[in-house]
Amino acid sequence: MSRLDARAVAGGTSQTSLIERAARSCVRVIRGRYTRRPAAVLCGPGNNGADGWAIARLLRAADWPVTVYTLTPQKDLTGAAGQVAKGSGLTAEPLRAFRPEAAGLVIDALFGAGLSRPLVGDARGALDSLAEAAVPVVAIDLPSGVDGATGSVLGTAARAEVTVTFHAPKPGHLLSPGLGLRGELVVTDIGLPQDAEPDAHWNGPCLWTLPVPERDTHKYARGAVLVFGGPRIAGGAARLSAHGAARIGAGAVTVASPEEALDIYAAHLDAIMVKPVTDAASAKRLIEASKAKALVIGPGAGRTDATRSHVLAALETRVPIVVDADALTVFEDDPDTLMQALHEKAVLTPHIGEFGRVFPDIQGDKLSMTAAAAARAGTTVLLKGADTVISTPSRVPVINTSGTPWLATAGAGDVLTGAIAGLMAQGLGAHDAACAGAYLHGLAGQRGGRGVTADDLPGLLREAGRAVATR
Ligand SMILES: NC(=O)C1=CN([C@@H]2O[C@H](COP(=O)(O)OP(=O)(O)OC[C@H]3O[C@@H](n4cnc5c(N)ncnc54)[C@H](OP(=O)(O)O)[C@@H]3O)[C@@H](O)[C@H]2O)[C@H](O)CC1
Ligand SMILES: [K+]
Repeated sequence: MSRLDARAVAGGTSQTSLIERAARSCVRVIRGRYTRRPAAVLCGPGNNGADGWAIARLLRAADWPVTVYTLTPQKDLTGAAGQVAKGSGLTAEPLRAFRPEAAGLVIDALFGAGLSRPLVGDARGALDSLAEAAVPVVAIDLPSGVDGATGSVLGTAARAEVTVTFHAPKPGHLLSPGLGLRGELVVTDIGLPQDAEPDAHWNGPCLWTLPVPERDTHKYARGAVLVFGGPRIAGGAARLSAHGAARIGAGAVTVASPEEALDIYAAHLDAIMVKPVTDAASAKRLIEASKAKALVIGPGAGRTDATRSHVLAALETRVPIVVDADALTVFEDDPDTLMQALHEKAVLTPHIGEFGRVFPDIQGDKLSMTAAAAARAGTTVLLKGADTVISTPSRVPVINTSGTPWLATAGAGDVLTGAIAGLMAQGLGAHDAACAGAYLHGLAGQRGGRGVTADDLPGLLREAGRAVATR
């Protein structure tokens, strides 16, 4: 029994009434989406299976043709599953007799939160055949086989059209591959206690507030960002970051350019200022002169000694900073130096390859990996992907799924880096800026859709911000 169920039961709600409420919610969703048709309900030995039995009873009462397939022989069922099966008045077939093509709808209630090991035998056979079939699947709590804590698949799992879960999403609904297997996610309230801290938050505007400028503001008070640019040949990445920062609302954005690339940056930028930088001392002077409230370093920076010394100089100033791409990779041979230099106003934005370079020994599922990295770095770590995870020491981790596969395009990450810095410059803390930046960036990608490029994203980011902000 899950922690939440146990507390609800201890608080006086019986397990069977929780199951009844869960089943009623599921049936409401099923009947709202599917016309009456032959339904196969696959039931496991635990409370997920008990939900399945209760759903089967309710569908039968609504005149649906229903067949229950049970993994454990019906006479051997114990606990809530045994009790609900008995009260249902239904007789089940063995799971091995299940043929997906005979059903118009399959209700997957084999395993939910209690899955503890890879699927084998009849359960595996049933789900493998279901995964191959064209019949729609409604998963109860989770597609069976998906680990609710990590989103990984233990053995096998069949893709659902809809997953109905209770109380709140689980990490397994938000992290790949679970994210791709659960279909539409419907979260229903079955009266479980509201006060328990979740394992992760699902990113969205209720977690943060976008900054709004004061009436009598000026461009520096709106937030100044300094973006460290790379050599002539690789300037696009820093420019994309700069536009990302500006379009999310920073009032003044400057690119710090090597002397040899000044003309190229100047020729490509209008609203963004360009200033020269030579060594670490000049980097510090420029941070002060540009009145920067947030810094960006890494996109297109080059894997050079100059990048490394600019990162360390920038971190010494303790101005909020986003450290990305080459600025992470230059510490591949010596990640400890980066870890010691970092402070709590930094956000690291690695993709999985960069993550492996600075945290080579941290492995496991994405949620634990990101948490371990944040603990070591002592600051916010945002691990990119279809399921971006944001972790900050002592904060509930956040999973962002607002993106789209169309965002897997060159330069998109550079815009995200700039967006996070732009939000920090406007006063958001590292964690909130990373969350809001990731959410708006994903929304911008969705609005762009097919064929969106990184050049489109800053403009779309502005639209996404306008859609979310109250002012
Ligand atoms: N608050 C809520 O969210 C509510 C959830 N409900 C539903 O309850 C399930 C969780 O129920 P639980 O009994 O804890 O777990 P499961 O039903 O998922 O599975 C546990 C049983 O399955 C066995 N098991 C686990 N893995 C395997 C495997 N690979 N192969 C075979 N058998 C497996 C496990 O056996 P053990 O030997 O590990 O003990 C258990 O017998 C939740 O998902 C919701 O659907 C409530 O209905 C309402 C409140
Ligand atoms: K299930």
